[in-house]
Order: sequence, then C-alpha cells, then structure tokens
Amino acid sequence: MRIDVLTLFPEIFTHFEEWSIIGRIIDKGLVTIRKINIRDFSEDKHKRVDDYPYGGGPGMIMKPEPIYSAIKEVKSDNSKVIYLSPQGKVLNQQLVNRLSKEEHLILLCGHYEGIDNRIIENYVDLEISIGDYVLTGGEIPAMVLIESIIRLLPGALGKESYKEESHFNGLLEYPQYTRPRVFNGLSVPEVLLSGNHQKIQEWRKYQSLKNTYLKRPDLLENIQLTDEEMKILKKIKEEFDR
Ligand SMILES: NC[C@H]1CCC[C@@H](CNc2ccc(C(N)=O)cn2)C1
Repeated sequence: MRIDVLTLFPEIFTHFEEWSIIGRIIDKGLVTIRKINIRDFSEDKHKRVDDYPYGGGPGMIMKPEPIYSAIKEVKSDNSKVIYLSPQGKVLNQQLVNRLSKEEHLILLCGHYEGIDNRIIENYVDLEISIGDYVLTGGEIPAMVLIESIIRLLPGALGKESYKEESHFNGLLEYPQYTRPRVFNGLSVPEVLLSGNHQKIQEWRKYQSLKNTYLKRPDLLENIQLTDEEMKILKKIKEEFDR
C-alpha cells in the first residue's frame, strides 16, 4: 500500500514514521508513506498557500491551485483522495477495514479556517472525520487513520498479533490482567488462573457482552449476536436492569 500525505507541516510526520509499530510495518515494506509539502506546489513568488475568504469572515482559506497541483502530481488511476475534516464520515473499524484494501491513499490535511470548496467538491473522493471535535489541522486525524489502517495489513502485526476481540469484532474487549497475582491487595479473577480454557473463554465472552451493554449499548444494535451470545446478554440485562 502507498500513502501520500499532502500537508503544510510534513515535519510532524517524521517521528510518526519511526515510531513503534508504524516504523516496523514500514520496515517490513508493507506500506510506503510519503509526505508531500503543499507549499512546494505554490506557483506564486511568495509561495502563498492561503488567502482571505471571499465574502469576508475570520481566518484564511487554503488556495485551490497548490492543492490541485499536489494531487495531480501523486494521483494515479487506483488512488483514493481522502480529506480529513469534521464534516467527514465518522471513522469506524468497518471503514478502516475497507480502506485497508486500497492500493493508494492520498490524505489531504487542511489547515486554517478551511480549504477552497472547489477542491472538496471536485477532487476529493471521501471526507473522513475521526470524531465530532475540531482540531487545528488534519495532520493528527491523518495519523489516526494511517495507524488504524496499516496495522491491518497482512503481516503487519507479528508476535504482538491481536486477538479477534481486540480486532474489534464489534464487542468491547474483556478485562485484561497480568502479574502480579495480587496488586495492592487486589487479586486477579480466579477463573483466569484456572487453566480451564473453556471457562476462560466463556468468562471473556460474558465480560465483553457486559462491557458493551453497560458502556456502549449502541454498538449492540449493529452486531449480529449468536444464540449463545443472546442468551448471555439476556442474563446480563436481568442482572443489571434491576
Ligand atoms: N475549521 C474546520 C476545518 C478547516 C480545515 C482544516 C480542518 C482541520 N481540522 C480538523 C480536521 C479533522 C477533524 C476530525 N474530527 O477528523 C478535526 N479537525 C478544520
């Protein structure tokens, strides 16, 4: 997979590319990430990339030409141009899974008050939001998007491979514990020390359903539960809906 990030602040991505899992996935050659400085595509002698908004109003707007030239430079037939913005489709694992199958992603990071709408309307394939809040630039949302996607690439997660649950099968994860057995007088649930894998699996499924029902019941609307899971959920509702 190829990812090109169009940004005015390429330096923010330097450590990101070397950091932890991202660096390892890049070193494995599973993805190449390029930082394209939009300012390099500004034609005017002052290298302007922004200008005052038509119709007045606060702040500056990113000019369309430099962005268009940058997109044209990197775009090919199999490219998807993604603009990170609060107006985008809110990112979830389903969308991440879908994007992880793409060959070439071009991530456009906006800044200031916005980018000229003619870019969004005519050259952006997909607007994505990482959540309902506003940031100064699209760079951090771009990093969130990149990490969520590339960790799914085949071979990305080696020994630290994820379990199905943490891979977000739609339910929230069960509680996790490690040594010591007793910490500040708090001990680990006995079942996890029993070595009884059937019981451990049942306990974990119960905990996932309980966590999801108590913390994010909305997620349960979009999941097809098995008969077994429905039975467990019914028990949980009786227990907690007193
Ligand atoms: N002023 C609105 C808009 C103008 C153009 C630049 C964006 C960058 N900021 C972002 C980008 C994305 C998100 C998100 N939730 O994914 C939040 N913030 C902000």
